[in-house]
Parts: sequence; structure tokens; C-alpha cells
Amino acid sequence: MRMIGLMSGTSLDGVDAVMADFDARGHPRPCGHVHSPYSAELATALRNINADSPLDHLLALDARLAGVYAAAVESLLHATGSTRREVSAIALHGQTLWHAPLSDPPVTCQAGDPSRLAEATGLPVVADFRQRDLAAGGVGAPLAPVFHAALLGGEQRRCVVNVGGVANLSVLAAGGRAEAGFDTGPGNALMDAGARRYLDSAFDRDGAWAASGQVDSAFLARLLADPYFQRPPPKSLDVSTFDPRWLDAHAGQPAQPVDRQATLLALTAETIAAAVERWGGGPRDVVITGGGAANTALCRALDHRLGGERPLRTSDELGIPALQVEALGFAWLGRATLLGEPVDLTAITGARRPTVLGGIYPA
Ligand SMILES: Nc1ncnc2c1ncn2[C@@H]1O[C@H](COP(=O)(O)OP(=O)(O)OP(=O)(O)O)[C@@H](O)[C@H]1O
Ligand SMILES: CC(=O)N[C@H]1[C@@H]2OC[C@@H](O2)[C@@H](O)[C@@H]1O[C@H](C)C(=O)O
Repeated sequence: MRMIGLMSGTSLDGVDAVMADFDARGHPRPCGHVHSPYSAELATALRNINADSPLDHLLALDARLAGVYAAAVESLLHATGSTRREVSAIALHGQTLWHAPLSDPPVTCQAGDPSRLAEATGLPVVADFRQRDLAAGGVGAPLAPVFHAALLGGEQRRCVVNVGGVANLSVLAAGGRAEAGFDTGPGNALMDAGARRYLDSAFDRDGAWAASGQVDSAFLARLLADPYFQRPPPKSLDVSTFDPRWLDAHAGQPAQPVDRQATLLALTAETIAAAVERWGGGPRDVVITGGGAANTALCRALDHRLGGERPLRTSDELGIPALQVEALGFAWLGRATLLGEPVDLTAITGARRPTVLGGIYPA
């Protein structure tokens, strides 16, 4: 079976589209990747969504994103020389506009109308993966632990950390089963906001700017006092939880922007390392995926902070490029949906029972 996985995450950098071939045992092999960046205007429109955004504006973005996804699929088909007939379906994460698993009722929304995507591409689309988990009593995220187990699980106990806009951890038991997983806190989003503001750049390449500043330990301690970091799993975040307003609500910010950036990098490294230590369950190796794996200063800080005998590795070293893991993972989830296979997130999201995730929109 050949699937297309589409992931557009909380960094709002664009869409990762991955072609995945599954072997008879259901193991996916990535065989093509394109990244289609969002225009600056679209990224800003998405970033500015809030509780007061008008419904017609949200619906227009929903329709518009479907067009962006359709264009990414066309680019991927072209880049891989594949025809539509070879592809079973597209698995679409969509763009999270809202995620409030603790509100009453719990809600989550991923935009990018799957009906329009099916119509535009002529391919079936599997989408809305998080809704069923919420309906079954789960917190709707992270879903990654189950596909991290399938893609990156091994003989040894292992923690996999994805550093996107938000960071999330998967705890894999020896043999590969996912035994826990949750969002640890900020990933790149706060650092990206600093880079946009002070470097006029989408992100701080290699974390070089942050690495040239001084960590403000007192300010870092105030940020680390946020109760989210101590709360036991299951737990998941909306990107708006740890946003620049959250940061600005803390007194005593470093006077120099570069020191603030250094402190934000330390915050991401510290909250991930503390989560691994507290909930990672005994000796393990740690693998990093997502865009944060390209931030060499962050990897250095995390490796140093973990201080383990085994050095931090990127998923590239296990054969799956860090920027492709999530899109490949959604291809894996989409295949399970097509086959009617329930996914067991009970130990991760707190769902009451395994469910078949997502909806199928026929071609
Ligand atoms: N060379 C690099 N140096 C530093 N940071 C980088 C580099 N390349 C990518 N990044 C970071 O990775 C981010 C994109 O990561 P990724 O695509 O994993 O995020 P995402 O999928 O949007 O997020 P999420 O996992 O939260 O849904 C960029 O916004 C940037 O912060
Ligand atoms: C609601 C939502 O979109 N959550 C994302 C986000 O980005 C990282 C982290 O927060 C994770 O919980 C999740 O994405 C991955 C793919 C997941 O579900 O595992």
C-alpha cells in the first residue's frame, strides 16, 4: 500500500508531504518528501486566530488550506514520478486552529477541508484523527507515541522527543510498545517568535543567536514554576498556551533580547529533560525528531542536560529524516483507518478504549 502523509504543525512553517510505501507487515518506508512553505501572509493569518475570530474568516481559511494541501500533493506526485492510481489515500493532519481538551465540552479543530482536498486531488482523504480520541475521553494529543513505536521502537527502552512548535515525548518500552506520551511544553514556537521579532527571520538557524546569549537563571526559574510542567500525564497543549503573552506575563525579563532567547532555548531543553527524567522510566536512549533536531544549540543543551551515557541521536540516525517523521506517522495512522484497525491510545491520551481514528472522505 502506498499512502501520502500531510503534516502542517504548530510552527506554521508550511506543509510536509511524504510518500510512504508499506510492506506486508505494515511497516512504512518513506520514498519522497516535499516541504511547501506557507506564505508569510497565510502564516500570520493563522497565528492571529483567537476566540474572537469571525466564523466566515475561519471557514475561508479552512477552504484555502485545502488548496494549499492539494498543491503540496501535486508537487509530491511530480517529485516522486507517481501517478494517482498508485496511491491508496491521503492522510491529512490539517492545521490545528484550536485545541482545548480540558474545556467543557472538550474540543479540537484541525482546518483544511478534506472534502475539497478529495475533490481537488481525485484521491480519498483520511482526516480528523484527533476528534475520535476526544470523543473516547482522551486529550486528543499527542498521537505520535503510537507511530513512534511503529517507526522508531527498538530492543531497548527509548524516549522519542518531537520538537515542533510544541514539544512532545513518547516513552517506548523495551520491544517498542508505547507506554506513555504527552506534550512537555514549548518547542520552537517561542524561539521562533523571538527570531521573527529581532532577526526578521522565521527561525534562529542552528540556534546560533540563542547560543551567543546568557541564560538568565532567575527568569528561567520563574518560567519553570508554571504548574503545567508538574502536572502528571495525560496532558496536551494548544500552541497558544505558551505564547509570547504567557512569556510577557512573567516579571523580570532579561534586558537583552539575545539573553531572553538563550533562556527560551534553555526552557525547551530543561522541560524536555525533566520530563524524560520524571516519566521516561529507567535507563533509556533518547532520540530527537522534528525541526528542533536541526537546532544544533538546542541538541547540545539537551544532550548536556540529559548527561546520559548514550548520546542524544536524531531519528535520521535510525533511518527516518527528522522532518519526515510526523507526515510519515500520519500516513501510518491513515492506513490503520482504511483497514479499520483500532489504535490504542489508552496509556497515552487517557482514551477509554482503542478506537478507529479519523474519517474517510472518498475520492
Ligand atoms: N536549521 C534549523 N535551525 C534551527 N531551527 C530549525 C532549523 N530547521 C528547522 N528549525 C525549527 O523547526 C521548526 C519547524 O519544525 P517542524 O516542522 O517539526 O514543526 P511543526 O511540524 O510545525 O510542529 P509540531 O510538531 O508542533 O506540530 C521551525 O519553525 C524552526 O523553529
Ligand atoms: C493539537 C495539536 O495539533 N497538537 C500537536 C502539537 O505539535 C506537537 C504537539 O503539539 C503534539 O501534541 C501534536 O502533534 C503531534 C503530531 C501528535 O499528535 O503527536
